[in-house]
Amino acid sequence: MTDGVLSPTPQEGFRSGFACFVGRPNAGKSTLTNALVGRKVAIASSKPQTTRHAIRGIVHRPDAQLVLIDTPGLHKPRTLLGERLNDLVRGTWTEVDVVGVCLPASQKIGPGDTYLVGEIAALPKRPKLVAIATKSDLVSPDRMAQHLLAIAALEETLGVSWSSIVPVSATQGEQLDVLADELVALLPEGPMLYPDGEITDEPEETLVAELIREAALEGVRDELPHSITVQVEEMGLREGRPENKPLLDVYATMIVERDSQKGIVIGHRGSRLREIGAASRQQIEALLGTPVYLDLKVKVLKEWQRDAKHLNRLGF
Ligand SMILES: Nc1nc2c(ncn2[C@@H]2O[C@H](COP(=O)(O)OP(=O)(O)OP(=O)(O)O)[C@@H](O)[C@H]2O)c(=O)[nH]1
Repeated sequence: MTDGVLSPTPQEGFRSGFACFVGRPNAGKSTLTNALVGRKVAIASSKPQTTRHAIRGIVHRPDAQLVLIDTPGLHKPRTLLGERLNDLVRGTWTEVDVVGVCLPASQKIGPGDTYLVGEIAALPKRPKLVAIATKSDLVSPDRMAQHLLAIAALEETLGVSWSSIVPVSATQGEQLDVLADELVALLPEGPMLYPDGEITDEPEETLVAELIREAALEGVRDELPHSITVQVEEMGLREGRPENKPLLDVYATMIVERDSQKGIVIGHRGSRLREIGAASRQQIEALLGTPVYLDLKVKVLKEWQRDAKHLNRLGF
């Protein structure tokens, strides 16, 4: 198969379809998506609820194409943004072929997990379910055995049925193949959905905005993550450059809710802003393979998370 060309008649037995990972915040969904796809497409961070878009990663195999949709964690909505995120998650569950429920081995199954699995059990059109015991590298075999039993017990208490239960470590690359096999086995037979080699159908602007947001979240106080969003205003190759020395201009704005947050993001004499710029520029260059000129601004949009007009404009 050639790069970028859809095969009109895939081999017999070829499978294709959609899967998404769900789980409480910080369960390891984004990291798992990236590990399976083999490149950074969804942002992962140590702070909960950093994923906002249903970013897709695509796993290409000789026998299958698995399209992964990364959803935000389901949580008690406190703002209009929160409600919209929850709707997005539930909507995704009914559209995919398989849902992988991520249950981190490093934590006991708790009310957050049972709430989530209960919500899936209550869906009228229930997807096939695979339970994934994430972060297996963090626990002993004994603890893992306990965890797997607790996961199996959810079948009875919550009325779900696992197609399989798979322990994985996304960071150590353990059992990723096994998980991919299990997910692929649950897809219907069908043609390739995306050209070979494509890893995501998110526009580059969205990926760039996510990388900047990720850099902005590094080492800031806990209340800030929910308040930052990034917009790429303009992006394009600079004209008049020699062909072997391209430069990509990126004009982006970080949007926060309050003046005090603007101060945090900018830092003492602009030091934080410079750090964010340098870190995200490096990531964008790695993603797109071109040197980048990044113009990064900060803007306050008061209470944007609660304002329907702002949310619509920002694409939520
Ligand atoms: N040790 C270990 N850490 C992991 C593993 N997978 C993820 N993590 C860490 O767990 C944290 C959360 O991972 P994410 O992938 O961002 O989790 P998420 O479920 O996408 O989080 P939200 O976007 O908040 O819903 C990060 O610090 C990851 O590095 C793993 O297999 N092993």
